[in-house]
Amino acid sequence: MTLTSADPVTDGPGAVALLDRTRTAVDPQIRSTVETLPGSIRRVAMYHFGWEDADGTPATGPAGKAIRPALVLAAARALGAAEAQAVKAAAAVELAHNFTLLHDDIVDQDPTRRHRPTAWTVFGIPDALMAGDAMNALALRVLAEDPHPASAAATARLAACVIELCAGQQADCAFETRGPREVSLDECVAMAIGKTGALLGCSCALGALYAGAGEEEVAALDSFGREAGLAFQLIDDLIGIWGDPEHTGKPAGADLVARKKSLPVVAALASGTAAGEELAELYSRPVLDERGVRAAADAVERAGGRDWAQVQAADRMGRAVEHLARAVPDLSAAGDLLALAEFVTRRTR
Ligand SMILES: CC(C)=CCC/C(C)=C/COP(=O)(O)OP(=O)(O)O
Repeated sequence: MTLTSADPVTDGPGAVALLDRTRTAVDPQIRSTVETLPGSIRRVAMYHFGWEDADGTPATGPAGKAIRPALVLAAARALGAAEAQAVKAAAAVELAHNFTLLHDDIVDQDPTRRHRPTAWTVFGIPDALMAGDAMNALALRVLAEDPHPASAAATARLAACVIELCAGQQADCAFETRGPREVSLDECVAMAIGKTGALLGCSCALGALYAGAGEEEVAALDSFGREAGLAFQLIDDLIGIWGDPEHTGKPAGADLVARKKSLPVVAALASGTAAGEELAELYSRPVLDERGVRAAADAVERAGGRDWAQVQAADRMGRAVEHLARAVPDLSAAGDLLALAEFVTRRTR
């Protein structure tokens, strides 16, 4: 099954409203948990979430999109649970996600996140690192202390997911040390499933667990989230090359400047085209200036990397919907999940 923009359950505004509603439902839970952190770790976390400025004054900085907690709540609802039951699980996945962002910004030496200086540039690497570690522990504590009967299974699942995510992140970093031709497309897809798909899958699986679903339904929801997560990463990689800095809060062509072996780049390098050769040459240069970045983006496009990523994202979405239909045969009960999955392939930031 493929989704079209005419499909009433997949309209963008519907997903945006869902994400807003999710933040309203889940942010107080995240915030009250973060506020229990001690000293400077708390300050870093409050800053990272946009609730405080660097000097500790209250702020309303731009929040994250809240895709993962929205998936938890939507999966719980699709399988018949009351949303309120799954709020702690939703908070937990968002905490885990933000732990990875804090660390990822350090590893990538990214100067901006959500239109603000990254936490490590403000507070230094050690404090940002420790705040990330504490946030990971908080994520697991929120789940472990939840009196809901799914608590133990959900905690184990999130812990396994974080390990998978770390392995995906490690693979991504390892790719950076390899030559332009030394990363295969299959390896790159496997890395993206670990780095991004695992947590989206886990989010959906946690929603199912909190709804008291059986093993097969939980697995189907996990697969739905993983496929949607890969589509999400494909779009994220396109945004990393062609995203508008005003929307992304990151410099133009950020992933090319960093010589990232993202999915469209690796597809272009593996294309066997003259443009792929040009890209390999550009990626072998020690530094890419502004002209070099534009030439690299152009080469990815001419080598077919951009089209490939767009077609793949649509294909992964189709697979996602097939998995979802195994757990929720009447897809009209899963409108919110479909809207969110569609949203991640349409977003621009
Ligand atoms: C392990 C890591 C860092 C993987 C990167 C995955 C990814 C696409 C993160 C951005 O998520 P997002 O767009 O949902 O972020 P936000 O919460 O700011 O909306």
